[in-house]
Amino acid sequence: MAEEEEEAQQSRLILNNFISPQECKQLEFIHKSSSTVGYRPNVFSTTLSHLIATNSPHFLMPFIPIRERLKEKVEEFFGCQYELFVEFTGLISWSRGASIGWHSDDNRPYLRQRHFSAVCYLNSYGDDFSGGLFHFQDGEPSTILPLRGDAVIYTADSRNVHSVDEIIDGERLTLALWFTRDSSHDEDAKLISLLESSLHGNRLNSWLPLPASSSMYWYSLGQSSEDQLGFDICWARLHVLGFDLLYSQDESCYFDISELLMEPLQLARGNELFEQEFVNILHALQVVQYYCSKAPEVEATKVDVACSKVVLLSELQQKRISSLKCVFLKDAHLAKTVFSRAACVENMQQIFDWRKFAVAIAMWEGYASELWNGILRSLRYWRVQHSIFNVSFDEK
Ligand SMILES: O=C(O)CCC(=O)C(=O)O
Ligand SMILES: [Fe+2]
Repeated sequence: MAEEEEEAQQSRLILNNFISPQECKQLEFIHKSSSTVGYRPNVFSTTLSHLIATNSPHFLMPFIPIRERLKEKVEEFFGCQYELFVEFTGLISWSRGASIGWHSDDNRPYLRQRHFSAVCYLNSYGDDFSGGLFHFQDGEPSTILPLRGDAVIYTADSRNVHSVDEIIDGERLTLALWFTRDSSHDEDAKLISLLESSLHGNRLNSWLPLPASSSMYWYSLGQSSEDQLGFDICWARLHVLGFDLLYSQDESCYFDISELLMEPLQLARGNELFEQEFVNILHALQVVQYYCSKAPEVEATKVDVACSKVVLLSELQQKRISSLKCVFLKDAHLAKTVFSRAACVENMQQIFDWRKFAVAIAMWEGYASELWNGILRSLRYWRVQHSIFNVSFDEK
């Protein structure tokens, strides 16, 4: 084997089925209910600090074991046991038009601390998106087909110049991590301090999400101001799944109409209105994405109580729904092209049942409260160790 090729091979490793299908689904749920516009055009991202800032710190929990396993694997493969810190963890999805040309991951002065990279594929080429193949410029393997559960780890330096082909269709979802030897870039220390202030400030001990500034959710092809044609990401994700939003607050009360997104709302489908109120758009989106991610379990549950929570929309309510839709979904066609290939979309049109949806809400509450208790208990240990790790509470 040529020397260069050997060097390239030791600098990268493909891990098949590194992340279980359940873990992939859980991270997909988190991303689809929390993502903001990303760091480059047509890319959406969910960082751990953003989850904390939007009062969803408990969503860090599913990342912890994966992060830990991945760090151990990177340390073992590159022979640097106990030397590494996680520098960044984030979910990134790439929609139509997104791509990245040849680069190494440490190629900017402010990225020099990145020593190793890990990209985990949470959905699959072919099934969930087209385009988006990963290529290394030199050595083998030269092309990677992103498949759900697989991960690729590589040194972040010029031995691993790589690129991602343009996404043609669908939403390509990854979990990306960078590792460093430099403790001053340890993500854990920053996250622990953010968690402390967020959980300390949360007097109601509530796990209901709080949206960030509306500009963080505004998608437009030009990626700039809110006046441009585009859409609110949360609104669009609900729209492609067939939901409409009804706000009881009169929009004329607002100087800046985007403040409405912080207000309570109800969900509707066709001419039906679900009576339960959600505290804000993120709350509604979380519940809907949870329903999607748990569709098989929810479908299997028996509901024999008649659903009294649904009423018919009045004409006035229908008008209000349409007029707000024009504000937050200025380009509904674009929203469909960006998000409508989600696995759940077709299913939802055929089999939607509000009674099952009500079951999903109860399941979501149980899920969220369990994660919330988990983060409260874990934080005590993380604080002492100055490190985020999987605390096992099994043995009492
Ligand atoms: O998503 C991928 O396959 C790689 C992404 C990448 O190269 C980067 O974000 O630097
Ligand atoms: Fe990269």
